[in-house]
Amino acid sequence: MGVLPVPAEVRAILLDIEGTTTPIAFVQETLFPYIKDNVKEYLRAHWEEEECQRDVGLLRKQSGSGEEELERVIQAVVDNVHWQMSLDRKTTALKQLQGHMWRAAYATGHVKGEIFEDVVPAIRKWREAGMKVYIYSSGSVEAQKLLFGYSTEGDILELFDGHFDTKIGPKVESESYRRIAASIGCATNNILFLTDVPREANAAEEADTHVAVVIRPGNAGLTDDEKSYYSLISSFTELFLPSST
Ligand SMILES: CSCCC(=O)C(=O)COP(=O)(O)O
Ligand SMILES: [Mg+2]
Repeated sequence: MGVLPVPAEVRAILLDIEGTTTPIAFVQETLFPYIKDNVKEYLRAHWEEEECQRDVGLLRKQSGSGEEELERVIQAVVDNVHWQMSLDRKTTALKQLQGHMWRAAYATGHVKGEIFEDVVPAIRKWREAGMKVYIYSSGSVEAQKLLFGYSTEGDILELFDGHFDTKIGPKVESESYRRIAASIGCATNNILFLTDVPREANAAEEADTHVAVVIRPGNAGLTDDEKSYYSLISSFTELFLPSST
């Protein structure tokens, strides 16, 4: 690790969140416990609302449950949410509900999105150099906007040109990266994807997207093969843009 030159054809940097811009510990020890501790109360309080019914409808369609009376339905949804979270499932249904639940936690100042300290200065530099910057996370677009809108660095949403979540496809499928490129209006090799997860890096690379694997405190370790195969960075400041001084 040290300096990683960004290929000249790269026009856009696509960022993962958990383990890349943000400590895994913040997601696992603050955001996820908030859902587990509050999901039952949240469903009771918001049950009649259209948004909540849409979220529940998505989760129930996925789990295949039928018609039951209210308390049992709520309990079934709560159990399903806990079960999915115990496996760190990245389903769109779970991520939509989580995003809606975190709204209150952020808006009341109960939670602030944590971001590694090198992230904001590096993105500002990339943007000055003409680079577009996008987010691609399993967390819903709404959850992404909350995290960066109510972050420890203030509202930094202006730093991003767009957001993608699992609605465009799973992060471990190469087709998702082709769809993102099409949506941005560039070729897949005009994008550099930064992630902590080798399976995601592999899928992006299969689509001819440039990748670097990010090593952050608390991230899962890499195998020796992964360490020697992928370009690695431990801070965004290690990226060297051709036009940087
Ligand atoms: C967007 S904040 C919530 C993070 C989350 O739910 C998640 O699954 C993180 O996944 P990522 O793709 O950013 O590693
Ligand atoms: Mg990640």
